[in-house]
Amino acid sequence: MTEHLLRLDGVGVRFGGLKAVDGVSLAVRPGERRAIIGPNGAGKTTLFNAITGVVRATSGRVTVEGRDVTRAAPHRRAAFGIGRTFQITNLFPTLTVHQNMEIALRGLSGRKFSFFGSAVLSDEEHAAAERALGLTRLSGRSRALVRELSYGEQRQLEMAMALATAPRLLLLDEPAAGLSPAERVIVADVIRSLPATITIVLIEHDMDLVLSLVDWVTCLSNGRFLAEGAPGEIRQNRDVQDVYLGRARPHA
Ligand SMILES: Nc1ncnc2c1ncn2[C@@H]1O[C@H](COP(=O)(O)OP(=O)(O)OP(=O)(O)O)[C@@H](O)[C@H]1O
Repeated sequence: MTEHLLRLDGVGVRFGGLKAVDGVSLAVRPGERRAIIGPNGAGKTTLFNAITGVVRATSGRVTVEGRDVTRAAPHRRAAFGIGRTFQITNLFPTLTVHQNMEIALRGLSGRKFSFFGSAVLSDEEHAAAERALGLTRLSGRSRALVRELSYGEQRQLEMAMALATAPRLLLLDEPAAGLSPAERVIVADVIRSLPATITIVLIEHDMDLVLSLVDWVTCLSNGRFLAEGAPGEIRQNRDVQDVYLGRARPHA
């Protein structure tokens, strides 16, 4: 068994002349809850994209359960057990919760789905959908249209869709962004109660939420690794405080 579920070694992503991610290394243990924080434009989402294959790392190596996935296509990485949610909701609003789960399980696009009408799930897939809806507290909402769900429930459904294929690594991009305080509590509870067999890496700006959810925090700034530590340590870290407040400290 590999010691790390996810390992990044010197990962870089360039967009033309811009180094959006610049030589980032980190290692996440199985079952760990890890936050990636950093100010706007720090490279957090691009790092997620390099892990899931939405963009290719232009340097370095991405390893999941000891397997080098740096050049693998996104669907191959999903098959290797990587699931994710996006910062912007990625749901089909005119379809039901159940139909969205069918799309997630069958890897269909919304267009293909409407063409084929329905993707009739096997008993096993149906059970997987029900399990994922249960984990995200949406049991009983299968027949609801997505556009009738609250925004918080929509974020829960995104998590259910990412969980449907039983990922071992779950990447959550700002799961609580735009939620009311009450909705945040539910989403935080859902994340907290996910089984330890799922390793979670999340991007989140809300430090109070981060503090209550994760074991370890990695802070990026300008695409580079800035600091790493337990949530309490990161909160006290002067470099982290400085980049969040936009202060540049003179070097000693
Ligand atoms: N497809 C792209 N093409 C060109 N530049 C990009 C692309 N995607 C991201 N960038 C740039 O890369 C840098 C890092 O962006 P990224 O979205 O990864 O940061 P972030 O830390 O997730 O920010 P935020 O907290 O605002 O979501 C930014 O300067 C952004 O403008």
